[in-house]
Amino acid sequence: CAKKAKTPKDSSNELAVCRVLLADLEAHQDAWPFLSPVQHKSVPGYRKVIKKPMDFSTIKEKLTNNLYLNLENFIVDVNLVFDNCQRFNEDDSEIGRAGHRMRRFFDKRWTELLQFF
Ligand SMILES: Cc1nnc(-c2cnn(C)c2N)n1CCCn1ccnc1
Repeated sequence: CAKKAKTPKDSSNELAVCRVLLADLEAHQDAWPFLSPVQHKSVPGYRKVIKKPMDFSTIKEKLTNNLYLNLENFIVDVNLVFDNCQRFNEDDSEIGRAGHRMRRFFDKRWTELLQFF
């Protein structure tokens, strides 16, 4: 069927979903490693290994400054947080396990919310 043209209302709805999703991520008990940027100056190797650092506070900043044009761009940055975590941390580590739990939570949450759009 013909693809529905995206209206400004659609994108403002999508951005509202992004704000809800981000608030849910920040409120999660396993969010602590991801709330602010990794202090790469005090984490040997981080800047070398992780080319595109990302964290929830940076995502919030981008959302506030309208740098996400749609839900997809937002989801790409959230997944970057979890991919960076998996790359730099063992699965069997405190931070590694938190990353897996947060990714599972996020995937469940945005698919739940998607049914409303
Ligand atoms: C996110 C994330 N991925 N790796 C780290 C990290 C920071 N230091 N070390 C040795 C890591 N593997 N992080 C940031 C975790 C931020 N944190 C650590 C303790 N409280 C917050």
